[in-house]
This record gives sequence, C-alpha cells and structure tokens, in this order.
Amino acid sequence: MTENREQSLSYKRVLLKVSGEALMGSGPSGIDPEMVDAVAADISAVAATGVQVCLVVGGGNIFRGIAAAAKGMDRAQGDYAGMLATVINALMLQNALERRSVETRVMTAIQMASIAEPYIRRRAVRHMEKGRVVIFAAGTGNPFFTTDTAAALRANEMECDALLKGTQVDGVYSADPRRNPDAERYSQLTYLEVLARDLNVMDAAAISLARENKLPIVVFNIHAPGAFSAVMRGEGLFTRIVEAS
Ligand SMILES: Nc1ncnc2c1ncn2[C@@H]1O[C@H](COP(=O)(O)OP(=O)(O)OP(=O)(O)O)[C@@H](O)[C@H]1O
Ligand SMILES: O=c1ccn([C@@H]2O[C@H](COP(=O)(O)O)[C@@H](O)[C@H]2O)c(=O)[nH]1
Repeated sequence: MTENREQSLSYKRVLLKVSGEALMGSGPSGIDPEMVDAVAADISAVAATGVQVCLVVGGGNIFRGIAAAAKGMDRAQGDYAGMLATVINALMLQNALERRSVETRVMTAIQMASIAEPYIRRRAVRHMEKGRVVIFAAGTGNPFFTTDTAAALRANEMECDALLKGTQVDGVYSADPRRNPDAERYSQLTYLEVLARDLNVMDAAAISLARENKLPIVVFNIHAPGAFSAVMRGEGLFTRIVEAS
C-alpha cells in the first residue's frame, strides 16, 4: 500500500464531511467528547493556515432513517429524526471549535432559529470570507437523502475546491474493507469508476452531483491524529475521485 505523496492539494476553500461515526469513539453509538475535540483540533489547525473551511456533519452515530425503516418506522419520519441527529453533532463540534477560539456558525437546512441560523447561501459564503468555519447541519433538509449528498450539494453551492470525506477507512477500496480484508485501496479513481464498480464509500447521488460539477472528492481516515491537516498537505493515505484525464 503506497502513501500519496503529492506536494500539496493547494485548496483555498474546502468542505469537510465529518461522518457521524467519526465522533463516536469506541462505543457502538453516541458521542465521545475526546473524539469531537480531536476532530476540532485538526479543523482548527487547517483553518489557521488561512484555508476557508466549511463542514457537513453526519448523524450515523445517533440515528439513521433507513435503519429505523428496516424495523418498521415510517422512512420519512425516520429521516427527519436522522437530520435532527446531525444538528446534535453540529452543536457538539461548534462547541469544541469555539473552545479553541475558532469562530463558527451553524446553519441548518431545517429552520430552528433559536439555536442556529437558517441556511442562506450568500450568507454562508460571507461567513467563510470572514474566516468563520461554517457547519452545515440537518443535511439537505429533505428525507431520502444522506449527508454525503448534502456535502456535495453545499460544496458546489460554496464553490469549494474540493469535498474531503473524513471517514472510518483510509480511502476507497475494491470492496468494503471492513468486511473484506483482501480489498485493495485505490489512490485515484474517476467518478464513473466509483459508480460503475458500485464502490459504496459514498452514495451514488453524491458522486453524480460532484461529477456534474467537476468537484474533486478526497476520501481519508479522519481518526488518524492530524489527518485532515496531512491530507491538505498532500500527505498520508487518501483516495482522490476526479474526472478522467
Ligand atoms: N468500496 C469501499 N471503499 C471504502 N469504504 C467502503 C466501501 N464500501 C463500503 N465502504 C464503507 O463505507 C463507510 C463510509 O461511510 P461512513 O461511515 O463515512 O458513513 P456516512 O453515512 O458517510 O456517515 P455516518 O457515519 O454519519 O453515517 C466506510 O466506513 C466503509 O466501511
Ligand atoms: O439530507 C439528508 C441527510 C440526512 N438524512 C437523514 O439523516 C441520517 C443521518 O445522516 P447520515 O448521512 O447517515 O450520517 C440519514 O441516515 C437520514 O436518515 C436525510 O434524511 N436527509
């Protein structure tokens, strides 16, 4: 397995997708404040370099609509609960960032004005221009979607240079590496290869949305200390998903 050794990914504005499971620690669900703080430290270090950073947080550590639907719950209702779970994670992350003196704003796709700003695209851009880390919560605001799709959507809206998916695995593999230890890691793939080979690291809607807008995706393991900073320097293990050259 070779390390990517690019000089730097030289991005000026990025969207980091933080999977809900990344905030979980060693337990089967929930939030581990130490994990949240480790992720916040990494984000703070990247923001301090002058890169504009926005975040989409998942909710899989708390609630997934599809899992609840499998047990008989109405899917849309379950998805709304899942979107609320992402708001809990967003508030935890906001708090951890603010304790490190990083200026932040949480913006929600479902209005809950007592605790966060409603998502308004031009306002979000302005926050980023002022150096604030913007945390997009409640996914797309619509059931039957995921936070991966929300991440591709917001990254396009914010005109980010890339979508960085911080997850449990260090890149995209030929099969799910958590189930198949013989799976091989790719350092680069095209959008079409990910879709055609059904490589389920992200949902197809997110990949298609990124492809239509030529938005590069970088998949990396967010659990490694300083992983986000390392990826921004072009170091460590990751998979880039881009257009065919
Ligand atoms: N071909 C593949 N390559 C890499 N990972 C894969 C692949 N197929 C499936 N996976 C799995 O996809 C997971 C990535 O999804 P992730 O856990 O980040 O979920 P999410 O829905 O984005 O976030 P959340 O944890 O909030 O639900 C990895 O943990 C990995 O086990
Ligand atoms: O746009 C969206 C985003 C998310 N959901 C629901 O939230 C959960 C948690 O998000 P993950 O992407 O799995 O972390 C998801 O399972 C959906 O139930 C949604 O409905 N719409």
